[in-house]
Order: sequence, then C-alpha cells, then structure tokens
Amino acid sequence: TRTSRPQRILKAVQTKATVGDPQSVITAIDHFCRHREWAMNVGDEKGSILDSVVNEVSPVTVLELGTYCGYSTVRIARLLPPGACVITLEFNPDYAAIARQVIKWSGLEDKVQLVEGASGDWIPWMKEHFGVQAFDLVFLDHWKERYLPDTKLLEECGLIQKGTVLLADNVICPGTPDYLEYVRNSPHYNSQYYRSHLEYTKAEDGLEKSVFLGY
Ligand SMILES: Nc1ncnc2c1ncn2CCOCCNC(=O)c1cc(-c2ccc(F)cc2)cc(O)c1O
Ligand SMILES: [Mg+2]
Repeated sequence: TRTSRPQRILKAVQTKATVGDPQSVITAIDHFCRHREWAMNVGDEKGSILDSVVNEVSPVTVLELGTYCGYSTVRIARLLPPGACVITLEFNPDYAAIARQVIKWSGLEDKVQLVEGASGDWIPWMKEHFGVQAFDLVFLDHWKERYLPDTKLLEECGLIQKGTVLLADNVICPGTPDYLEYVRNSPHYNSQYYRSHLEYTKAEDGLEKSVFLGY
C-alpha cells in the first residue's frame, strides 16, 4: 500500500538532513512541506516565533501536546540547555513511531520524552510518573477542542505555576475560540497574540502566548 505522509516526511529527513544536525532536519521538513506536500507542522514562520519564546523562557521542563512528526519537538529541544527536557504527548501511534525516528535523526533523543497516549489521560500522571513539579513552558498543538479542558486539567493538577508560559498554535486556523476567550479574559493570565500565517500558506493564523500570574 501507499506510504503515509509522515513516512514520506521521514524519508525526506533521511535523504536530505544530516544526522545530529537539528537545523538540517527542520530545513528538510519545511522544504518538503512547502514544495512537495503540505503537512500540519508549526512551520518556519510560526516556528521562529516558537524559537523566540523558548529562548525568552529558557525552560527546564517543557510539555508539548501533539507531537505529529516531531518537527516542533526538534525546534524546541535544539534550544534547550543540558539537563532541560521536553515531554511530548502523541495520541496516534503511527505519528509517534515517525516522530521517534525524526528526533533520533536530529540527535536530540536525550532531551525528549515521547509518550503515546491522550493528553487527558496522561496529564494527571505527570508528577508521579515523570517527577515533574510544574512546567515552565507548555506548547499546545493537539486537538483544538482539547486546549481549554487540558489547560484547566493542568491547573487542577498543579502543573502550572506563577510564570508558566502557555504557547498555543492554531488559535485562528483551525481556531480555538473557547480557549482564546478563557486565557484573554482570565485575571490569572496575561495573554498576547502573535499574528502569523498557517504553516506554508498565506492564510492567517497565529500563536497565543499566555503567562500564568498565580492565584
Ligand atoms: N496527546 C494527544 N492528546 C489528544 N489529542 C492528540 C494528542 N496528540 C495528537 N492528538 C490529535 C490531534 O493531533 C493533531 C492536532 N493538530 C491539528 O489538528 C492541526 C491542524 C491544522 C490544519 C488542518 C487542516 C487545515 F485545513 C488547516 C489547518 C494545522 C495545525 O497546525 C494543526 O496543529
Ligand atoms: Mg498546529
């Protein structure tokens, strides 16, 4: 049977990128998705905004919701200092299998914990299973209707503390209206919108950065 799109993305990485060179992995995926087949990576334009937020926060512990092929996982992990790590949750086992290989090709496997499963099932176990106190940065890029319930779940589980930064992809396209309304109107968050475009297209999209102010 035909290969899957994630399998074709992995092949592009393995033929065009250099082992141990995360930037070449990022460049290979962006080139493939811009010139061959669109795919739902955060992409180069929004990816630069993600980079700037990671550099500003310099997080020790990052949670990523929605791994897909590992493109944003590599973008985040390549900027982390020794000892820092990103825990990334992926629901789809086929995506997870590809992402593991993309992350390995980039040489960043020591900074990444890829967990297969649904965000709602795993978030309550984060402290116990991974010894996480609280996350410094959360990158939301999974089911758009899960952004709000999972944010509330992270709050309830004490995984968000004063200064934790939430960065949400796709707040315009496909859109996360209930999440946006919540973080923009809550007295506990300071929110700002970074206007950009849907990956590899001219359609509007953007990232919402929300800093938790404490209770
Ligand atoms: N651990 C977990 N727990 C729960 N659920 C989970 C999970 N891990 C994964 N999932 C499932 C969802 O994963 C993929 C989510 N991402 C998107 O759907 C997405 C879609 C578009 C898009 C598509 C078509 C258009 F026309 C325009 C835009 C663009 C994007 O940038 C997107 O990120
Ligand atoms: Mg996205």
